[in-house]
Amino acid sequence: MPSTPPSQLNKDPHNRYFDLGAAREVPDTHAWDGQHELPVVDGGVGAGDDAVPVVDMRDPRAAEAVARASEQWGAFLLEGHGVPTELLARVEAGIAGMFALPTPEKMRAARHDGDLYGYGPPLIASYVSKNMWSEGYTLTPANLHAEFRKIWPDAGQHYRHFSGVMEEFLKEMRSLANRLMELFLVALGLTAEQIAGVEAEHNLTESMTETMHLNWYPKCPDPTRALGLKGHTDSGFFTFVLQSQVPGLHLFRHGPPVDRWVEVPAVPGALIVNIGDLFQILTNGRFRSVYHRVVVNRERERISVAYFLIPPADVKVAPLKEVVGGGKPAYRALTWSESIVVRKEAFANHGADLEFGKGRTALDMLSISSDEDDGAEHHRD
Ligand SMILES: C=C1C[C@]23C[C@@]1(O)CC[C@H]2[C@@]12CCC[C@@](C)(C(=O)O1)[C@H]2[C@@H]3C(=O)O
Ligand SMILES: O=C(O)CCC(=O)C(=O)O
Ligand SMILES: [Fe+2]
Repeated sequence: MPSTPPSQLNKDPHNRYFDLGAAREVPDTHAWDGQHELPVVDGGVGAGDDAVPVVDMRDPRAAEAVARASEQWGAFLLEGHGVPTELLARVEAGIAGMFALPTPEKMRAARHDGDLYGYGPPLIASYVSKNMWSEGYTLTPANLHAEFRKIWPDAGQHYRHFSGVMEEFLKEMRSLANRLMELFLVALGLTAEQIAGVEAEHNLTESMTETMHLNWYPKCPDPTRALGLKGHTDSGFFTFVLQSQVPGLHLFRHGPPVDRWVEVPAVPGALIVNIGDLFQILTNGRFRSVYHRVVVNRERERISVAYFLIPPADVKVAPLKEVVGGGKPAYRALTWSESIVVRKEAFANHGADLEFGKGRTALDMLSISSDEDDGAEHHRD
């Protein structure tokens, strides 16, 4: 193991690679004091107003359920999506096997400064002063094979099996993403003719790009001090999350009665859908991007897959005129690449370690009505 890791990897106070899986305590470099003060409530079916919305794509009224969930939560559990449960189980098993490899083997794919893809902590890790209790692997369909060859240079049986499973998964997920985009447009109230018009003008569905981020959250000796993934919104259009049988994903909800985190239940076979910042812009604020985080636990490691649908990096995204109607666009147009720069600024502005609602988010900074604003604090609900 190299003594000086690539700058993107988890480091201990001596700038050495910090092996989360072997840790006996949470060092100060990984301690998020003050981040565990809000109540955490169960989001299971019996939780009343806190029950995470469920959408079944086979339901003839699915579009209405999508609209409600996207407006009120910015997230929902998706069932009846058509991706075979047994494929999801193979994906999880393959990923768990990959993360269980010895560290030096995973380090062969380590992400270096400036890289978008590879093994290491997520992008936002570089905006905050503390380390998160997770490692991840960012990939695209285009670099899947090249990336996995770094981990398995012999291109042997493990490589072939895992690549095959992930390819099958990506194919299914792309088909699902296209179907969900259409459902979102129906949920916005667009007619078939308007949807055809939007697609002809913007080529939304076909041009979306895919990025996958595999997350590994090792067991943690003191979960109340650590965070698997700091609170954030996803930057793109929308994200599918496959969480293993271990819950850990929390969605932020403003009061009343109180600001709180809602724990997404682990529902076998279901996928979680999170709306991202650029979808909030595209829908002129009607569908909300959801602030979320991940906590870890003492007993079980957790893995998840986040599959991001993002517009081409250099294409401007603006509120759809079909949604704006006779009103005013609520957001300035910008590209995904520009949005990443704004997000970095937003993190820098509010000290990054603050809770949600205490500083200006990237979306606040892009909101047209806030252009002449004096920089006062904003609340999104
Ligand atoms: C396409 C992407 C979305 C992402 C940034 C990235 O380039 C690759 C990693 C993604 C991820 C995963 C964890 C949370 C997140 C906020 C991060 O830091 O890296 C997301 C990014 C995002 O949604 O912007
Ligand atoms: O692990 C999870 O459940 C969510 C991961 C996530 O939010 C992300 O990768 O953006
Ligand atoms: Fe996320």
